[in-house]
Amino acid sequence: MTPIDGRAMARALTDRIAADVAALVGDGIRPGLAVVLIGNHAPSEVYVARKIAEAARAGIASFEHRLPADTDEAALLALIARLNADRAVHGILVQLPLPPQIDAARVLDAIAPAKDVDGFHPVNVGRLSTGTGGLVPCTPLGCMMLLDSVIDDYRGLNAVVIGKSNIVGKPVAMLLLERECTVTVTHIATRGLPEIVRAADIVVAAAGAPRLVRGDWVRPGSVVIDVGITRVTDTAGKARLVGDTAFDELGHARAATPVPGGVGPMTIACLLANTVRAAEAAGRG
Ligand SMILES: Nc1nc(=O)c2c([nH]1)NC[C@@H]1CN(c3ccc(C(=O)N[C@@H](CCC(=O)O)C(=O)O)cc3)C=[N+]21
Repeated sequence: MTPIDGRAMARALTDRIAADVAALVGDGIRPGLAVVLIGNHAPSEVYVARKIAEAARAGIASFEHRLPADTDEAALLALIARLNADRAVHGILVQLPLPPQIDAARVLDAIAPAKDVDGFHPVNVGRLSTGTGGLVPCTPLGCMMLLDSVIDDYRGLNAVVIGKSNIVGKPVAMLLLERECTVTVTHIATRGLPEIVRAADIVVAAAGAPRLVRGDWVRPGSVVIDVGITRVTDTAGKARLVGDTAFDELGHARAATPVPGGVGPMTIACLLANTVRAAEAAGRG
């Protein structure tokens, strides 16, 4: 089995993005990313800090907006309206999850589709499902780049997606369908999941269930992408990240991504890529 090194791929992609940013800056456009974080959800703090650090490495300006946990929806919508109108801001990311008093769907609807670097606005979702461009969600985009590093021809391959979320399962299924894979989307109510996974050439595990996919679910020669990240404390009291697959049992797979060091770093690199795309599109007017 070849481990797919998401950290190295993300570093290479970020270097290419930095070159694109330098060219844009030469044309008088500094790509800008606004990151909105509400409350103090610990993992969100970690992710947002990483996004801002990586943006800086690529030369992208970032604008961090931190709002208290009890912020109401109207205040958040007002901030989004300001960011939509701000010419220095090409990308807007509202970190999820949002506190319960805020309706996430209404917030995502309010982001200008051209600045929706998460690809969660219904216009971008529609564009993805019709194959007519638009901004594509970062984690699914990262999954496809990781797959592209080992697969040339997707036509007719069986792809099994585990998880039907709007942020990973559904969009990654659309991207695999676009490549003419035979796509099966499975979820919590799916019966006979191990058998379904055993028929897969490509497995994308995005269920958020630690070590759900065991070695004997995976057929020899398949490619496994692990999107799950669960924080666990081991018997020695040490915090660790666990994916949705038992990576140590995947020796017979063709290739697989580890957690950490797989999809996570690519998600951030793709956020930067989307921000540069948005800035280029805005520059063309
Ligand atoms: N609006 C929005 N857009 C997102 O894209 C979004 C979000 N909300 N909410 C949360 C999820 C999660 N997510 C991750 C990004 C990077 C890593 C990452 O870099 N992971 C490292 C390890 C990180 C660590 O050490 O904790 C790795 O897998 O190697 C993980 C998870 C983006 N998300």
